Amino acid sequence: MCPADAPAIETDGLTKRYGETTAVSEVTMAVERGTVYGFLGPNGAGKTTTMRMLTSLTTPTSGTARVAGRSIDDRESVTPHIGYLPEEPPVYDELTGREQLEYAAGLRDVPEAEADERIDSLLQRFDLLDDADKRIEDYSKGMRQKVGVIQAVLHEPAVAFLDEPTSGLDPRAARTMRNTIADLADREMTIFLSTHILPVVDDLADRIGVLHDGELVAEGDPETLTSRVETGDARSLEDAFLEITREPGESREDGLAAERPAE
Ligand SMILES: Nc1ncnc2c1ncn2[C@@H]1O[C@H](COP(=O)(O)OP(=O)(O)OP(=O)(O)O)[C@@H](O)[C@H]1O
Repeated sequence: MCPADAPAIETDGLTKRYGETTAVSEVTMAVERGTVYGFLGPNGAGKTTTMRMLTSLTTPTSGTARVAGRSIDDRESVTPHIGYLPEEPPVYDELTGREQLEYAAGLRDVPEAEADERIDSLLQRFDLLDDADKRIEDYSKGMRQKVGVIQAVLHEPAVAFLDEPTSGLDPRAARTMRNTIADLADREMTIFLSTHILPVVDDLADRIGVLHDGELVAEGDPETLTSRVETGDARSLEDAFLEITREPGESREDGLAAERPAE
């Protein structure tokens, strides 16, 4: 668990460069415990790179970060306290859903009886119990996604990093996912939620950070961010996002280039 007074996530000047490309530039942020932090940004903004640094999967070029009170440089110390759902859920096709989850619980030292109970309860919640003993190679994209999410939170980490958790889910499953995220946050888990589906963030996030070209260009609660834009009656998080991440020369209305080159 986190030391009592430490934020769940704190970064200072976190930077990652790949050759000439600066994927993440001087990101400084703090995420309070038990909150949902919506992490937004256009394609290529640096969200995945940031999450890979915070989960100790890649090392920063410069800057520091602590997650659950531990330095991300100390992979062994930080890993037990975090869960990560990357864009492609890391699952083994040859295992059944249940075997995959038992394997994940074993890696995280969850006692067997406790693991079995949690696995059953989460499989049931995500309507996957009837398919739990089929091999993952026969699962749909949404079913794989459900297994990926369950394994990210099964060991009840202090901080869960979820990259597009509703990807591939049907509307009912997407709602279950939203309710599950809210329940986990109620139980003091911190959720770092990256998604392009803005209503999900609007619905769940206590605070939002917007990354653009690797820089954290805006932060605030959904209401504050939304009220930053003056676009008449129809103010929404989407309006705010488009405004904050607007490139020079883009029109306000649709995010498309205002002046197109002659055909
Ligand atoms: N391993 C890598 N080697 C070189 N460049 C990389 C690497 N990983 C990411 N980048 C570059 O870093 C930048 C940020 O990429 P990143 O995947 O973090 O963005 P993202 O915000 O997650 O995008 P998306 O919303 O499309 O998933 C991009 O310019 C990308 O090309």
